[in-house]
Amino acid sequence: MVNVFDIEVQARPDVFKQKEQENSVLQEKEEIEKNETIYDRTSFMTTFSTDAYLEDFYTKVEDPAMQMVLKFLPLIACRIGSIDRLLDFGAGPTIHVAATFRDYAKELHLADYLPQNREELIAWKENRSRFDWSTPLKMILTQEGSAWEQLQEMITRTRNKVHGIYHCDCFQNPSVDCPSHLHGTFDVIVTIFCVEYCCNSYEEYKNAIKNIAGQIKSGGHFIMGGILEETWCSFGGRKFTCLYITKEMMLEALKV
Ligand SMILES: C[S@@+](CC[C@H](N)C(=O)[O-])C[C@H]1O[C@@H](n2cnc3c(N)ncnc32)[C@H](O)[C@@H]1O
Repeated sequence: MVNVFDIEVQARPDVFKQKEQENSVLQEKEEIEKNETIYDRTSFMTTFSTDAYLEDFYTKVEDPAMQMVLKFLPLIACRIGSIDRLLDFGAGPTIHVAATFRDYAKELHLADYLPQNREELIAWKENRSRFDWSTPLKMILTQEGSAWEQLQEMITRTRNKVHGIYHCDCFQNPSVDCPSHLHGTFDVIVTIFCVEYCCNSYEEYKNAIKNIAGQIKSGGHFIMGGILEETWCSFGGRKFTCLYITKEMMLEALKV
């Protein structure tokens, strides 16, 4: 039995409704719509641009879904309190989840399917990433009621607590390639904007959630953020498929 927190977010087309007021974003939308190709998981390896993803979602953080995640996560982390071990499953090239839990978890573990994203995570851990995380991290500090002067300390503390960066695959069991003694020992698993991009059917979605949640220790917590009722999303000027999921389908899948 595990506890479940879900972060309900708006479908990404709302991003466009908001951004359409800005000329630069209008241009981007036109570019995307001109490119009718919708990429799926078979081309993830070659089409997912780590730099474009970070640039699009984590420089200014204008996307309402991302803003919502950064708003809710610090509150959820605070409610859960002290834990031994956290895993961000499908972290992509991102460290904001780890940063949110830096003061609560003894160990932070990150996992992603794509080598280019794991390489970025390793670069960040080794302090050689060129990406500037200031904007999202300051948003987290604001939510916590912490001073922005603590930014550098936040980064150092998070970096020091990242114990492992692994390959993961939600279609495998075990779903994460961490040392075997860690399997099933995570007090908290967070997975955000991940499962619905990987799955082509509801059966796959349910199975993926089962495989991910299987790594949580008994009595632990599962925090899942995802896109509801959408069939594609875009970043880096490309469209990617997204499995259409309703809130009811998501809650049903969490019972498996
Ligand atoms: C949209 S990104 C989300 C990244 C990050 N969690 C965030 O909130 O920004 C989706 C992630 O799913 C990962 N992914 C793709 N196929 C996967 C699979 N079979 N198992 C687990 N993760 C997968 C990709 O590598 C990618 O980093």
